[in-house]
Amino acid sequence: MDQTPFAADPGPAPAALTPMMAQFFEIKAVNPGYLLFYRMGDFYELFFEDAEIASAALGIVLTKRGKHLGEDISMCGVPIHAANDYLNKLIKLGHRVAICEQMEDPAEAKKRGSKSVVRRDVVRLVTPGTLTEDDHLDARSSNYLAALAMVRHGETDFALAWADISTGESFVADLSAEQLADEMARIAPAELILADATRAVLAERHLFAPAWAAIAASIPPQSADSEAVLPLLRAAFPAERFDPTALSRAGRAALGALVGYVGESQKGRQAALRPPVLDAAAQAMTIDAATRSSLEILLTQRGQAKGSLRAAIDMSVTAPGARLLAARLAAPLRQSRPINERLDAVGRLVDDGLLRARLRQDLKAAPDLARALSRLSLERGGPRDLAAIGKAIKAALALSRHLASQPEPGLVLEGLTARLGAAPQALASELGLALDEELPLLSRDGGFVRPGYDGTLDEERALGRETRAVVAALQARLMDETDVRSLKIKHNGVLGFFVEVPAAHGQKLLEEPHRQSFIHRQTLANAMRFTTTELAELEGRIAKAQGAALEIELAIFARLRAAALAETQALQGLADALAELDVTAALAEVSALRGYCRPRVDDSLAFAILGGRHPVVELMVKAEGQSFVANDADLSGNEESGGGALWLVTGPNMGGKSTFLRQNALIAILAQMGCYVPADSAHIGVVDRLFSRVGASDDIAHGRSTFMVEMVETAAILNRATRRSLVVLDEIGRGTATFDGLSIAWASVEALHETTGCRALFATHFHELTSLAKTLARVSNVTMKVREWEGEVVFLHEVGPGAADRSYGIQVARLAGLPDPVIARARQVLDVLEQRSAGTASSRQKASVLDDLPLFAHQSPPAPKGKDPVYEALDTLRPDEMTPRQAIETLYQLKKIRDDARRS
Ligand SMILES: Nc1ncnc2c1ncn2[C@@H]1O[C@H](COP(=O)(O)OP(=O)(O)OP(=O)(O)O)[C@@H](O)[C@H]1O
Repeated sequence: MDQTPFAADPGPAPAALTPMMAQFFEIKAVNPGYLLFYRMGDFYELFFEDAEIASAALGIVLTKRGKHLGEDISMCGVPIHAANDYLNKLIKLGHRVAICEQMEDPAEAKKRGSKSVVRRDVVRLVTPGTLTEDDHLDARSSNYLAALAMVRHGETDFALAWADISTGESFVADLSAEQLADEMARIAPAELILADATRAVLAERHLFAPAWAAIAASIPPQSADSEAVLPLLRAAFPAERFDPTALSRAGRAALGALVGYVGESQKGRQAALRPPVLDAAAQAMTIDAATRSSLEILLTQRGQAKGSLRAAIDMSVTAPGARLLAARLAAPLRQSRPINERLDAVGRLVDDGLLRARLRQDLKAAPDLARALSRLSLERGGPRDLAAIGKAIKAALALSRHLASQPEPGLVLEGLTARLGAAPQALASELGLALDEELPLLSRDGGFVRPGYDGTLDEERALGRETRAVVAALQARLMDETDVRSLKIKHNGVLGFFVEVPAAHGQKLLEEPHRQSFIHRQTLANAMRFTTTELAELEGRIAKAQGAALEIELAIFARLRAAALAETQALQGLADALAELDVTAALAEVSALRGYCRPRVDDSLAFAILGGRHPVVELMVKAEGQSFVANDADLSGNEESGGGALWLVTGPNMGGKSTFLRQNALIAILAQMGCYVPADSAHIGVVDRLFSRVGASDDIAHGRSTFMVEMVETAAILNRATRRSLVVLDEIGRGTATFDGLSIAWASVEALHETTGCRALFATHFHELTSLAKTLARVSNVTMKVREWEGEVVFLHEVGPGAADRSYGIQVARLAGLPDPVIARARQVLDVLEQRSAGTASSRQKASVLDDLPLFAHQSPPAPKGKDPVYEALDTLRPDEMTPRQAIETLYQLKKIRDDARRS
């Protein structure tokens, strides 16, 4: 191992660079923006600013080594065996790392001269979007790299290409400026690459979302040139399966940039990317970023999985199933036919619990085929990945056989049966024969080929075993010859095989006649060690046998790997089929367990839900031992009447308005992704775009006030919603002065009703809005019912016709623990305000109550009126003098005094 790339004092001029330092700078210069993991023996070392960044991020010691231009050089290092963990941490923090390895043995370098440097090169760029190892990835989530390109004069403005190189899936879509934000929200890539010029145009047009800055990486403009990338695309995908010229120029540029970046990051290793799926966005319900966040589809608004819709319904049993389920949830369909086909398949498994249980059981045996295949194609896979492929094929064939014996499978299940049945059985058989039960992670560790699979390998292994017997025989012979009974033949890493005798017998072997054959190697405190020529020969034989065995195993591995990769296309198809079956069975499971119903999905403008429930809140309410109150919603309309209905939902705070609004949006998502829905019945005409807004949430970090955010979002809805859309607006207009807010809410309802004609739910505390039901034909008022009981408000969480006349805000504030004096004062103010709006308060009354605001003056809690008999009785008690019996009697008396006082 060479020591340091830097001389202790390199002197003032760059001419004083040591050869190694020159090498370091050279490599660093061609990998700008990456932390350079520079391999030195058993460590990756980082220097200069890289060292400072990494030591702070990883919490490891920053040291100094040598000087450069008179300054100390900062340095830190991570040991090779722990490098993966450190790498993982850096990537999670958004850093990008270039792995620079020693490309030759230091001894080789020495042969070129004592001053020559070990050749080094970057073998891999590790970035958040190009991960493939299991310990860097979340098994149940996709990890996308996205490339965004723009062609100013082309058919379209922008295109996005994205791929998960851990599975090989890839996609391209031409997008309008507004679709761009929606798609980015849906895909949620780990990394976004784009040229600086594209980024500048996006920023200028306010299209570069602030959240993208954290994941963006810049690429040179020629990497996203629609002409220059063509050869790259032709090389990446087989011509018979994909023609890159069929893409738009922007699409080509984006996909080319993506393929180029993946190639560069893997340094020539070929990622098994599948031909891209085109324009997935066109098939899916449009759900923008704000709606995704407000409905907490994959993550809650705090960014957690727990509490999201996904967490509530994901019952998949395999990781690929979980990834597909998330993808489907993020992109519900918008064509009734495929939706119904999916629902048929789910329904078949809802109805047949036995079949469902059996399939789910068999699916558990299917490993993550796509990720194993991807690792193998990137030369990062090991024997376990090969075994995973074999197991997945076997599981697929078993599933197919089982499904084939079922009557009336329906279109989707029938298709799956055929696809699973087409699994390459011969490959599985070969893998089964070749691979042993217990497998090492890496092929270079050897020992993974099953005995009996390869005759020559077995022979070499036998030779290895045989030599062990030879060692034992030799030991016995030497014991006899020397007459040292305690003589032993041992082995260690430094000496190899050696003879060890206790110190007391050592001298004997140093003398004639033994000194002829025993060569002294080491003297320890109580033992002496020797070698013999015979032992050295034996050593050579064993090493050769082991080396030969490993070589054979590696050749077998290479052959099996090639055989698996030759089936790439079939295996990728199989991985899809397994994931689809898992999702279908998982959705059936959740539907059956939770009493969901099959929705009727067609092309009408219906939206009629009977007994609807919120899939997530229902679980939480039940976990607390309470029952969830189901509610109906009917927003159905038709073209003749001008579109769908709009329900104005009023009711107290905490009454369940938001829950009701969101449950209907979530029911639409579940239905259109092909799942049963939490309701007694549901009839839904496909929704093309779904909008959900919850009023007032600050976006201070991005310089937009509460009200501004709300208005930008409302504008997006009014501009983008169509007659087919479903709009859910929760308290729009509350972030400004009452009258401004009311006027905006009013005008928005009118616009949704008159111009858009979409199906909509609009929750509001502006009770004035409810009068719109008189003038707008398709607007109805509903309210969350409450009951008042002994001055307290009880929420029934029940939706009924009519409008609320009050919000019970003060009662809710009391429940929340606002101090009593504040509550009392609020009641006073409310009374006057209500009388004023009803025109019944005199101006003197207003002045006396409102102008004399004692709210912030110090108020002590009201003293109890009169004397309290309980306190008086307590004053007379002497607990020290009481027996336990007297104490309990006194307690009863106290309680009686209090009850009497209440009654009087
Ligand atoms: N249908 C229901 N059945 C049972 N509990 C419910 C139901 N709907 C809501 N809840 C409970 O009431 C709580 C408050 O509901 P929600 O947030 O929907 O009220 P809200 O009317 O929107 O309140 P605010 O106006 O203050 O935003 C929920 O967290 C849930 O625990």
